[in-house]
Amino acid sequence: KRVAVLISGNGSNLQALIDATKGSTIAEIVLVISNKDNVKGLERAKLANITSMVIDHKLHNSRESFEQQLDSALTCAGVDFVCLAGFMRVLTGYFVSRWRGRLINLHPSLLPAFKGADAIGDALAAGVRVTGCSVHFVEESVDAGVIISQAAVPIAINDTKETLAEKIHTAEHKIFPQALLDLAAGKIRLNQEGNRLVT
Ligand SMILES: Nc1nc2ccc(CNc3ccc(C(=O)NCCCC(=O)O)cc3)cc2c(=O)[nH]1
Ligand SMILES: N[C@@H]1O[C@H](COP(=O)(O)O)[C@@H](O)[C@H]1O
Repeated sequence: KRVAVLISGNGSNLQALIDATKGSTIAEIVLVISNKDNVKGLERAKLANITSMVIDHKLHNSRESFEQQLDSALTCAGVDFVCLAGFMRVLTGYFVSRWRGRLINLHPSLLPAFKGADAIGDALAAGVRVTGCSVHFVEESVDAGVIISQAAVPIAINDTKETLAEKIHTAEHKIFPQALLDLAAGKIRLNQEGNRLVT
């Protein structure tokens, strides 16, 4: 299956996906799209000889126009599945309706807890003893799609945002590739109503 990865920054999860699909006959990353230029994730794609491109949302007058360009690049590349890996633009129903069931995201908390843009900081501030990360199908409502897999990460008493983020990233780099391979292999899928995981 042909896979695209959308990024906005460092791309450590992109790197994990690249490493996990190297030599795989199940899934092949054929395209990396960033909404920001000069980010480390684009260097990672180039090093892996994966086609990459920048689609700058600031050059578009509307979210829909930006998403039309995204959709057309993905469709032209014959992409089957799309992974959001640190992609920080909220997608509208225009894009989600076209890619529902083929579009997954990785979030650094045990959803439904700690949705939003600072999940790691929010978990620390809340004083919970366990957090983690979640892979989910993308729905219009942010961080609210059907959950595919999760990993728990204990919060140590002396954990800082940096040390906790490091532990969460380690867990992310395990569950995201596994979820993608299961999806690409047809081991899991979203049901027709878009509200249940079918294995
Ligand atoms: N519709 C849909 N789209 C998404 C786009 C990105 C992510 C990644 N996680 C994200 C979670 C939250 C945000 C966020 O609130 N950013 C500040 C506003 C940025 C903006 O104006 O766009 C971004 C990405 C998840 C989703 C999702 O669950 N559903
Ligand atoms: N969506 C969140 O953004 C971060 C991206 O990190 P990277 O993959 O760019 O290193 C990860 O923590 C991911 O869960």
